[in-house]
Amino acid sequence: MKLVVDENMPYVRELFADFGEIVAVNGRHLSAEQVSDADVLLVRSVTQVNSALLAQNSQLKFVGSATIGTDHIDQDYLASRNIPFSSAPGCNATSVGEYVFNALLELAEKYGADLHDKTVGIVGAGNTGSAVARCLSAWGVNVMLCDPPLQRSGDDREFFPLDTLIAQADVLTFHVPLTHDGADATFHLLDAAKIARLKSNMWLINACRGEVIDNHALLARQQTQPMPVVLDVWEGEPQPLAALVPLVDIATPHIAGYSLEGKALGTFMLYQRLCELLGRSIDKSLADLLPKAWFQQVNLRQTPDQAGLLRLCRFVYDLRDDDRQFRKIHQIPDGFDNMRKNHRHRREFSALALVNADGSEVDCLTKLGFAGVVR
Ligand SMILES: NC(=O)c1ccc[n+]([C@@H]2O[C@H](COP(=O)([O-])OP(=O)(O)OC[C@H]3O[C@@H](n4cnc5c(N)ncnc54)[C@H](O)[C@@H]3O)[C@@H](O)[C@H]2O)c1
Ligand SMILES: O=C(O)[C@H](O)[C@H](O)COP(=O)(O)O
Repeated sequence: MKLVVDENMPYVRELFADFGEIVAVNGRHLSAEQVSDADVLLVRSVTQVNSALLAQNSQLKFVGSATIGTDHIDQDYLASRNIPFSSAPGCNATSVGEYVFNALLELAEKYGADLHDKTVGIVGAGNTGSAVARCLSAWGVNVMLCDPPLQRSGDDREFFPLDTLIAQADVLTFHVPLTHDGADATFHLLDAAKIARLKSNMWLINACRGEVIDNHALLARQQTQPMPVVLDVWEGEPQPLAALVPLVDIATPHIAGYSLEGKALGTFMLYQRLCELLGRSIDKSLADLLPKAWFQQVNLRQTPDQAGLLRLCRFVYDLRDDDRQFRKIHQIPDGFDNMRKNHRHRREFSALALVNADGSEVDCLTKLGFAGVVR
């Protein structure tokens, strides 16, 4: 069996070597010829999987994407050819939640704000949006959710229209899939008209797909009436709108989901699915593959205040490093993809055990996802 796999997929050899020959490829530039004799194709979000890519292949038995997003996959085409497909829903949701939480702490420090005074509007309350909400609620920050499809499905959380979030929230953070059709289409969900209505002191975050926000309209807004903005995703990746980069507060190359845990779980979920499809037993475990973090333990004397929490979060992942590097490389050819390829996978909060001096549990930190008290 031949498995063509994206080269940026951690643990793919450890998990799939028993299945057959593994050929690692650059997912962005994958050609129809390279996949013509693949039995299994494992991709990430940079590979467009469609009739053009698969036209020369008549033996494909499985396509997997180790990502949450699926906008790069023509699922109708795969279904028309009876090729099973799986993605990895939720795999890096915790990573995105922690990225957004870190970003909010950074903005709070920069603008001298207390997050407890802010209401964060979360657009899209699925896996990543809920992970953001969990972090914020653990820290006692008020959230408002907007998710019309979930609201219609009877989800019993309280939801608000996007217009209400725009009018009432202090922060807007986007966590929707990129879709082009139907009443809930998200392409340019935040369009020029809505961008014009955002208050100047509103904070705007996009960690889902670049095309959800009209980047040219956002550029025009930042040039005239700037507001604090965090962008992890960009229209036109891997070439973001160069003029927009200096006008945002935190700029990163689509790495909100790049925790080691999140990326590894994406690969692992595909391993589980392929085992099921082929009737093989699942004899490997993710826990055995993940290394221990170098910073196993931190001793706390007291529950941190916001500044202390920021220091703790930076200890796990210092978002400013990625921001600084991104500003240097985003205009270099292949800079965006190279930074992603060579990204030092950060660990999630759960990799860090906290020990309280008096042995008691720091409840909010435990809820934030830190591993808690180790005795
Ligand atoms: N930056 C990154 O590294 C990164 C990482 C993971 C996921 N993502 C992106 O984030 C997206 C969301 O991920 P998720 O795990 O939360 O997905 P999910 O499917 O669990 O949740 C998405 C939610 O958005 C809602 N939604 C759809 N259309 C909407 C609209 N018009 N308005 C409001 N809500 C709407 C859906 O009902 C759903 O509940 C993914 O599709 C992916 O594109 C980015
Ligand atoms: O949809 C996702 O899961 C994320 O956007 C994912 O982390 C993107 O990373 P990539 O697949 O481009 O490596």
